[in-house]
Amino acid sequence: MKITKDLYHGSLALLTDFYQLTMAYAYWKSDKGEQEAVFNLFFRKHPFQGGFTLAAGLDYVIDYCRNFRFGKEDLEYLSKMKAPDGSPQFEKGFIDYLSKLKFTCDIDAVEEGTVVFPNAPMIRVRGPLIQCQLLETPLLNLFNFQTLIATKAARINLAAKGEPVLEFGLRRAQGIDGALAASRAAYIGGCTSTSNVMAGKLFGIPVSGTHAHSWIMSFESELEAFEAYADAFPDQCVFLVDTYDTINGVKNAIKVGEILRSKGKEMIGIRIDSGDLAYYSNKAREMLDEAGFPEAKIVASNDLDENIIHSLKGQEASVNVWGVGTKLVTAYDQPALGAVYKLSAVKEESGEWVPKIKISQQSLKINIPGIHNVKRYYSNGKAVADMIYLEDQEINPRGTVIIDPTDATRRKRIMPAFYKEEELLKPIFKNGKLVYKSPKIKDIRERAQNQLASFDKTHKRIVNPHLYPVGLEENLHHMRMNLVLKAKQMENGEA
Ligand SMILES: Nc1ncnc2c1ncn2[C@@H]1O[C@H](COP(=O)(O)OP(=O)(O)OP(=O)(O)O)[C@@H](O)[C@H]1O
Ligand SMILES: O=P(O)(O)OC[C@H]1O[C@H](OP(=O)(O)OP(=O)(O)O)[C@H](O)[C@@H]1O
Ligand SMILES: O=C(O)c1cccnc1
Ligand SMILES: [Mg+2]
Repeated sequence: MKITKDLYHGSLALLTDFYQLTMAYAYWKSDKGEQEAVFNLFFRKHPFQGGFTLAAGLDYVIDYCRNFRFGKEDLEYLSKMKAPDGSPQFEKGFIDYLSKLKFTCDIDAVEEGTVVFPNAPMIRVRGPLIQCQLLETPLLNLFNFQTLIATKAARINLAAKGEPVLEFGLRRAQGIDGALAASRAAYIGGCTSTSNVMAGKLFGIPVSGTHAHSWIMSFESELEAFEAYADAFPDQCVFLVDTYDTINGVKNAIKVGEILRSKGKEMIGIRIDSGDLAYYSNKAREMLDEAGFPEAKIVASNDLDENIIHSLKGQEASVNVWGVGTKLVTAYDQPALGAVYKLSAVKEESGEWVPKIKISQQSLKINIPGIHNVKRYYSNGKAVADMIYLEDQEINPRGTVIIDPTDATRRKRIMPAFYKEEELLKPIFKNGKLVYKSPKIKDIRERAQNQLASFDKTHKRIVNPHLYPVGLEENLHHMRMNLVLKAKQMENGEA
């Protein structure tokens, strides 16, 4: 997918916060722009009070980085920007510098469809300070939203226990890009199809749909409307039965189902879009079964989310297919994932990498210094723990301890020799060159399914999930603690 080209006709370089440009200018002025640095993109808390998060959006990030350049019109705009005193905001030398700027970073990232946890880097950027800094806002913009929606979709699909979930969100989505990105992420998270035809075209997602109340209302009677639809689409009939009276609507659907059958065709089923979905789906099931349509599917829609689907399952509703729009594509109960992008190391002139720490009053917000990788350990195919460790750290195969970065009293002993392991960060760019081949979207969706299957169901529970262990390898933990102590001593004037 060429998102930048197909959707934005060229350059996205100005899709950033102004302060990234002012910092870039100041780095340039102080000759720091080319100093190497490492930044990590991570979040601190799962969305939806859940126990897992599903990564998505990397393909957009790749596309952004491949097209990373300031176009002629971008540069013209920047050169005309004025400082408060009326002088040019940016010197000509800086505009020239931007005009020659080429993307040269290394990027390592988790693949789309990977299950991820708080504090572990999902994207690691290593490169000249100016470039790393300029990537902050777009990377967060691209990764936060799709990861949020893929996670919401995964939760909804888990609640539906393998039954198809059709994504119907376009009409309520956050504008054009919000809708397209949401349809893509919803498919990665497990939805079967989208109603958004443009998402189908752009991303190769299956497209599907039924019909609206207006179709029924445009006829004299519901029966006529069903008949006309059956004439047009004899193999694709899902009759919307609740326009006037749901029970009567099911009767009419059965009548037209019989007409179709007399012509050698089968109706696919019915859709119920209002009222008590447990009561009406069970009633409809009885009626369809009695009339000889045990295979007819019952689609339910109307402001559904994972909680209502879970509740309807608990009530033994006879729903086979779920249509979910608004609450999925807007991530209704949590409209943003709070992923952040933080500096964790810089390279000194001597060539030595120096880990960087930011102290916060909230210990939750103290970052993890250094250059890290993340390993996931599996036992009998089940994920048992994730370990964040320093890139050049040897891991003792006979045993190490991982320590929760937010609570040092939570520790877990790991015996790497007994586990299978997976490096979660994969090389994406080396020196600005793409070294990763993006999988097809259906393979990303399959990866998500496999990843989710490798986690115990207690972590996937919708309410009060069990915490999955993610910790710092012990040497990294000690290095971090020492840096925190040193920084505190400096603060107190003790150093
Ligand atoms: N048995 C049920 N258990 C729990 N929630 C349900 C059940 N049946 C329906 N719901 C949900 O309750 C809400 C009902 O919303 P609302 O009252 O707006 O719908 P309605 O009046 O039935 O339909 P509409 O206003 O679209 O004609 C929806 O979110 C629906 O998904
Ligand atoms: O409820 P969602 O999860 O967003 O799913 C999409 C909804 O869009 C359609 O109706 P619309 O909401 O436009 O009108 P209605 O509620 O009056 O049927 C459809 O019938 C669904 O109810
Ligand atoms: O195809 C449908 O049934 C559909 C599409 C969009 C929104 N609501 C329903
Ligand atoms: Mg509605």
